[in-house]
Amino acid sequence: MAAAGGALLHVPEPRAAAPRTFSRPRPAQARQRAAATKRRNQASCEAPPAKRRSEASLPPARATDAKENPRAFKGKAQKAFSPETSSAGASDGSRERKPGVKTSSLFRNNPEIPALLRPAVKQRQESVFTSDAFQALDLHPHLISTINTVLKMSSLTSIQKQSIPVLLEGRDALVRSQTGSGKTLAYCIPMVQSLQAVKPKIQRGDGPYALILVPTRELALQSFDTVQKLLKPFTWIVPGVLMGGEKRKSEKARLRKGINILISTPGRLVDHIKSTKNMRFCRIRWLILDEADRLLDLGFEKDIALILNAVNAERPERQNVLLSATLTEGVTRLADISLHEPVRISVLEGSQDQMHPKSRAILGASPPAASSELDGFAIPVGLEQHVALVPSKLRLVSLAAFILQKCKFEPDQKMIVFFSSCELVEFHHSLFLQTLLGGSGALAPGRLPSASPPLTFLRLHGDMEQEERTAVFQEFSRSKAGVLLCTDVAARGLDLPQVTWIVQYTAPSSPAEYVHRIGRTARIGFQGSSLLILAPSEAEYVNSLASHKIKVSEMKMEDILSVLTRDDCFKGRRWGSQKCRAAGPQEIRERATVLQTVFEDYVHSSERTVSWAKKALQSFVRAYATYPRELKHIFHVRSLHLGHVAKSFGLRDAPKNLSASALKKKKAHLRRPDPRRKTQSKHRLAELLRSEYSSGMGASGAKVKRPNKRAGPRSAACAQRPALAVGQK
Ligand SMILES: Nc1ncnc2c1ncn2[C@@H]1O[C@H](COP(=O)(O)OP(=O)(O)OP(=O)(O)O)[C@@H](O)[C@H]1O
Repeated sequence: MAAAGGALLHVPEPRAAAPRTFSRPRPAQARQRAAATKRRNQASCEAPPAKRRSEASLPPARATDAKENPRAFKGKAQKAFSPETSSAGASDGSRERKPGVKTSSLFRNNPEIPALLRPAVKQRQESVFTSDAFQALDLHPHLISTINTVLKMSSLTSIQKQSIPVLLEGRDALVRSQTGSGKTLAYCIPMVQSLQAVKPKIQRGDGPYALILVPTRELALQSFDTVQKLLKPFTWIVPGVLMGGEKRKSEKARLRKGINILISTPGRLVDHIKSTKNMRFCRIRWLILDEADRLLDLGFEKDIALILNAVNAERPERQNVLLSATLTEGVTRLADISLHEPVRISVLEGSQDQMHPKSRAILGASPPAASSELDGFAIPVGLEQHVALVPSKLRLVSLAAFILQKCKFEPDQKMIVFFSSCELVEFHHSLFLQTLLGGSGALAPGRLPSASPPLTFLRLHGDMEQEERTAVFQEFSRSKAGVLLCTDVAARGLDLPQVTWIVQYTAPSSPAEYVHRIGRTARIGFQGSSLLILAPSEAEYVNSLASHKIKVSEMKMEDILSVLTRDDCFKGRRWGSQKCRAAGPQEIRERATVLQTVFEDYVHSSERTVSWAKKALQSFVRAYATYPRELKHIFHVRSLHLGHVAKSFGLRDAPKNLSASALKKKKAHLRRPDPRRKTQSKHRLAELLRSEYSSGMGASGAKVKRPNKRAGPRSAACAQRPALAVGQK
């Protein structure tokens, strides 16, 4: 640690002296800037420091160091950890403890962290609760007492107050309200109220009276649970779930016996429409599309079209409800096709939608959503959103430090961390179990503060067996604290109680996805917080969020890392004998290096673990290559410095030829859904419906080709999130 003694961390200059505001560059400007930055960087990289030179031998598609520099803020950025002032490699605990191991410094050659000047944003607000009691509604007294005693709810939420009377009148509705505002009961209560009143009484053998389509299995189970509770006094009505993962044979047997309220994922229902004789829709009175935008994102359009056709063929007269927390173009287009003279219900404050629903009834084909609705999202008032700019090399230690800070050093914290693929979830889950919980490659077995509660890690993604998925979902729902690492399989609709923190370790591919992910906290009027971790080159994403009325405040990486000074298990040798000293930036840096070294030592402990980390890195690069076109100027795979990114997988060097092979795969079948393709699919969906009717096709849908599993839009969406590819079918 020779040079460390004199190496002082460069303390950032006051922000006031800094840079210009974010202005979202138009693609052409961005390209010009990128080119200029590239030229400058090429010039400045001609004589890289010794370590950089070895990294520069990596494949050319991988960017130079400087490409990670923020293109929009060049020249104005502040330095967080300055390469010049940190003769740093020498200060790394890693080198000190493992003299033979060649490992680059965490704090050298990082891109500058731009100052984040956030544009003024006035977020949209919706009030969650009303003072109205359920008794005020015209409901069966047993239903009211079930809501009060079984569900333990007394007041209506705003969206329930608006929706339930409209749905009780028998109208179709397009319901939009923020995450965690009680949309499930907004349709379940009127549905149960109407079905319990059917005369003669519904019989099990009658088959489905209501069909609820949801995008994921977990959501299917959750909705089933709610329906089942509401049906307690009405035992003659039988609910059931079809969701894949279960043997078709046993599902067929249950269908044969009879299910009156059928909750299903679209893919599985289509399978049964095609292969199960007892699949009848002649009594359907309710068709509900929940989490409509997610249904579309996952490429379920054709499945939904087929289902609509099948139901229309047997029972065209029915009530249709479409629900979503975000009103995207896709949702309004699906509403056009599936709803009949719908009432649009929304509780945005200060918007026209606050009017009484009846006065807002839209007759005839509903027009596209007002642009204001498409531009902004309502975020729960109790949700505090943060963003941290973290250079690629420091991502892993920053994530680990943040998890420790919240879930180890603070009581009763429940956190969900989102990743872009199953491989990433698996990798981080195993790595954290092995290193942070005292596994074989552990940081310091048993040395994490013993007084604090045990840290628990769970994982959820679609490559898991359904049984395990369900068990994890239930365990995390019940637990008071812990960390759930997951893909977007958990982003929508899931109601996991008392989640206090949402961390987005990989940025979402759309603002709607962002809103749904953070919506797993601060539900139903509670408080919650979120953290989005971005690389310095991705800082402009904050502007992109602001343009959708999403406001984030900055959390400093140094503050995240400073938690490592709270426990001596991260102590480097240098500070060994010094007790109770104030934590300075140098100490923070050394402790972060100790933690990084633990990760690297574990990853490099065997060939198997190295290849496992490489696979995870490859999966990260692939997912990165699938950001939609409109975000490519922020998230472009060429902006990644693979040597630095590799470090965040505990790898000491970037694997050779990684970018080339990853991109090749991406070309084959890894594209994120492109909104422009969605616009085309609007016509596709409408055409599909029209053509099937005009061809006189019946409900069988025999002429409808199943989407090509390899190349169809659904597979594209699934490839982006392999979790769901396997999960849904
Ligand atoms: N009237 C109410 N009083 C108290 N709690 C309620 C009420 N209505 C719903 N809840 C609870 O609020 C939570 C969120 O409800 P729900 O999952 O239906 O929200 P949502 O609007 O569908 O959210 P998302 O858009 O994320 O799917 C659930 O735990 C539910 O039990």
